[in-house]
Parts: sequence; structure tokens; C-alpha cells
Amino acid sequence: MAAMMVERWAGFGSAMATVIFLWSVVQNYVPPTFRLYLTAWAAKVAACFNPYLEITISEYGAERFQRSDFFLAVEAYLNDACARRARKLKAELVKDSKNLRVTVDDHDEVTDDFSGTTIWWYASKRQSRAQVISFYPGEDERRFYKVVFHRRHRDLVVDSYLPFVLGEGRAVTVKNRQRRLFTNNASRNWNPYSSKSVWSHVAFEHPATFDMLAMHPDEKEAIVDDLMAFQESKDYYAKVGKAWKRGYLLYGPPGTGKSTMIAAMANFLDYDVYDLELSAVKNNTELRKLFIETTGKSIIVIEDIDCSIDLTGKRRKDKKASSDKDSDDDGKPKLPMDPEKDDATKVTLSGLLNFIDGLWSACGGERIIIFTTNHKEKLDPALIRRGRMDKHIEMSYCRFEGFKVLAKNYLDVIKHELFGEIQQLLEETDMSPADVAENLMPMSKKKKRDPDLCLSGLVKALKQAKEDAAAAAAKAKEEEEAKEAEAKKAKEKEEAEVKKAKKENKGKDKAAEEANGDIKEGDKVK
Ligand SMILES: Nc1ncnc2c1ncn2[C@@H]1O[C@H](COP(=O)(O)OP(=O)(O)OP(=O)(O)O)[C@@H](O)[C@H]1O
Ligand SMILES: [Mg+2]
Repeated sequence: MAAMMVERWAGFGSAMATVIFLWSVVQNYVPPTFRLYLTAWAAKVAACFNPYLEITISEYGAERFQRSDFFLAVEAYLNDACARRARKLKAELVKDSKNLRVTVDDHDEVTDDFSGTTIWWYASKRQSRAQVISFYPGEDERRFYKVVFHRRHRDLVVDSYLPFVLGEGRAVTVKNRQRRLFTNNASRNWNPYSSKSVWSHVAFEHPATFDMLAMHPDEKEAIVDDLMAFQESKDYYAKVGKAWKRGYLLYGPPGTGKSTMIAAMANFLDYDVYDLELSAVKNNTELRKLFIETTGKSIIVIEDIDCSIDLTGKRRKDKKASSDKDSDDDGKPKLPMDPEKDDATKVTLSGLLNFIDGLWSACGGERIIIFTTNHKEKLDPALIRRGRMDKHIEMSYCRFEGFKVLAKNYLDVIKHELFGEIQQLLEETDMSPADVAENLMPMSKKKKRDPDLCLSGLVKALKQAKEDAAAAAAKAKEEEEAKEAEAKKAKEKEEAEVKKAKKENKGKDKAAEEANGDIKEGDKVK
């Protein structure tokens, strides 16, 4: 049977070779319109004899903005499920995970079995027809996968097999991926032909978890609960007509664990982190581009949001009036403008709001957006209203509950005689968890891992902090009193001056009246 098949195909092959040869000869003598007609006709004839269909999956979809999701899923699926059957493989070092990855090489064929049906996959690439020479390697190549199957399995492949590949591929991607920490590049380094130049990344290896976060257990539980509910509510978000995303605002003094909390969230959810440096973003258009290039299952972070943007939403006064016209905050569409003007514009509040919950924010699936700030009161209410920043989390100074987590973590101590004193001191003194942690982790050989020494050191530091705080408060009070006294003095002086001026005015009026009276009498005499 197999031999017969081979023979039949061999005959077909030689016939095709003859046709191709004749075709190349004929081509030179046939006018172009007729040639087109002939090509279409030849394709039709070939289709009658060839019972196999093929579907192409290109690396870049129709929108060309980003790599096609389907292509990536197919790549993952083939490498996971079928690479063992391929004969030509390529090995490359995956930078992030420091591992070798063996994948199916281009121009190789792999077969797959689905419900007893054989399906062939080919990886290949074609040269771009663009006449522009690219400076970037690989830019003028377009990779694609081709799936080939018998005509009679068309419905099975299109309705069941391809969706199966998509689902499996996505699952494999999530399972295998090394999570990454991204940061945005300055736009002058963006390569217009590659979306990869917008963000750079390193492997995300922050070890923080919720277990090691020093905060009240109830608050911690509420946050974990919130995150889990978010992760599981894809259908609910779709039902209520909202994009599947959630915003958190983390606020509190320095060293209270805001950045650590973000790392813990990313580890808990198994998400990538996009750390967005707003000062490197020139305008709202760039912000949108950055957003489009983020993937689902990610946390987008803007740290110290109050320092990154002019939150009043007004343009700076020193900007030229012309650039005012270009801004987005008047709600008008951006006009095309020359690059210099473009440079002058900045990300505006409205651009940022659009980024969080505009139409574009729904692209790409589940996302968490986190802002951190040390001064919540400085933020524009529009930016942090519910719906944009759904949950406001206060990270506050270390209290006893938080301290217990740190003591267990750093010293493996659950109970200690100094705990009572420390509890008292922590209620009276504001010390950040970072400072408490620093006291529990002394960098000296003698103290290392000696809980007694570390805890007594902490007590000392707390007492010192309490004294310092009291001294600072006394000084502030003194200054306040001095200011008040000065203000009172100034007021008294002012009042005295007013009184004096009134008195003088009265004197002048009297003199004028008297003078007037003299004149009138003089008139009478006349
Ligand atoms: N709540 C906490 N639980 C455990 N460790 C903490 C906590 N807060 C701070 N730390 C420790 O202090 C260090 C600094 O914390 P972190 O960078 O998270 O503070 P932050 O709130 O982001 O500060 P900033 O506002 O200055 O950015 C971390 O390395 C962490 O180990
Ligand atoms: Mg921080």
C-alpha cells in the first residue's frame, strides 16, 4: 500500500517538474494578463488533484501591531507535544531561564495525531517583499507555520483541532515561562519595525511572598482574597461588561513595603511585572504604544506616581501656547505635528486615565495596575477614584502584628520576654518595617542570629526613635509657638499703625474743618 502511494507520488512529482519547466518557457511569450489567468487556472487544476488543504499561521497577524497570539501558541504546542517526533531540531540558550531549549527547526515537518487523524505541520519563513533594506537582523523575514491535512478532516481541524492547539499552547506557555520584569526603553531607542524594542526585560526573581510581609493578618488576608477573586472572575467581568483588570493604590511612608507587596502579588499570581518609568515616556501616544505591547497576566506598576506626572492635568506655564494646542487634556484629538513639537508634549493626566481605563485598556486580558505613592493626598481624585484604583491599600508603620511576622522570619522567634516591651514601644513609636527589619538583621558576625542581642538592639533603637520623635515634636511645637508669637506681634504692630493713622487723619480733618470755617467766615465778612 505504502509502496503504491510512493509510486503514485513519484509519477506526480515528475509530471509537476515537466509542467514547471514548460511554464517557465511559456511565461516569456505570454502577456501578463493572460499569465495571471493561467496561474489561477493552474491553481484550480492542481486543487482537483491535490486532496490536501493547508492553513497558514503567520507570525504577525493582520493588525501587525503585535506577534500573533495564535502563532505563539502553535510554537509552544509544537515544541512541547511534537518536537520529539521532529528530525531537525535547533537548540538555543534561553537567556532568562539559563536553560537550553530545543525546538523544531524551520523547514522541517512534524506530524501530529488528533482523534486518529494525521496532521502535518511545517515551520518556515518567507522573505519580505518590501524593497527597503532593514538594518535589523531578521526584520525582513516573516515566519509562519503551515498545517496540512486531508480535505475530509476540514471540519475536525478547524472546529476542534486548532482550538485545541490554541488552548494547549497557551497552557504550556504559562507553565514554562520564566516570569519577567520589564522596563520601558526611551523612545529614541525604539525600532519602528520591531515591537520588542519598546520594553526590555530581565528575569523576575524577587523572592518576596505574602508570608514574609509584615502587616496585620486580616489586611493581608483581605488582599489575598481580593487577588484570588479577581483571578477567578473572568466570566463575571465579561458578564458585567468590564475589562478584566483591577487597580490597586499602595500608599504609605517610605520603607513600609509597597514595592515588596508588588513583588509578593506578582509571585502569588504568577504574573509578569511591567515597571513603567513615566518620565521616559514623551507623550500619550507613546504611553498607548507601551500599553499595547504589554501581555496579559501582568502587573503594570507606576511607582511614586505623585513624582512622575503633573497631576493637576494642567500644562506647565513655561510651555509655548502652541504646544498647548497639541495637548490631549482639552479632549480634542491630537493633530499631526512635527517631531520637535511632539518632543515638547508630555504625558498628561487624561492620557494616563485613558491608559488605565480607556478603550485600549481592554486589550490583552487580565491585568493589574498598581500605583504607589508616599502622599495619597497629592493625587488627583479622578486618578484614584474607585473603578480606576479599585482598592486603596495603606502600608503603615510597623505595629506588633507586623513585628511578629518579621521576628519569625528573620530570627525564627515566636515568643520572647522582650515582646511585651516591644509591643508597647511599637504602639507609641512610628517605625517603618524596613527599619525594624534592619535591626533584626544586623550585619555583624557577633550578633548574627542571636535573638536576644537583636531584640534588645531593636528595643534600644525604638527608644531612641521615641526620644527623637518627642524631641522633634517639642521642636515643632516651639517653632509653632514662635511663629504664633511673631504673627501676634505683627498683628499688634499693624493695629497700632492703623490706630495711629486714624488718629492722624482725624487731626488733619479737624484742621481742615477749622480752615474751612475760617474761609466761610471770611466770605461772610466780604
Ligand atoms: N511590610 C514589610 N514586610 C516585610 N519587609 C518589609 C516591609 N516593609 C519593608 N520591608 C523591608 O524593607 C525594605 C524596603 O521596603 P520597600 O522597598 O518595599 O518599601 P517601599 O514602601 O517601597 O518604600 P519607598 O516608598 O521608599 O519605595 C525591603 O527590602 C523589605 O525587606
Ligand atoms: Mg518602593
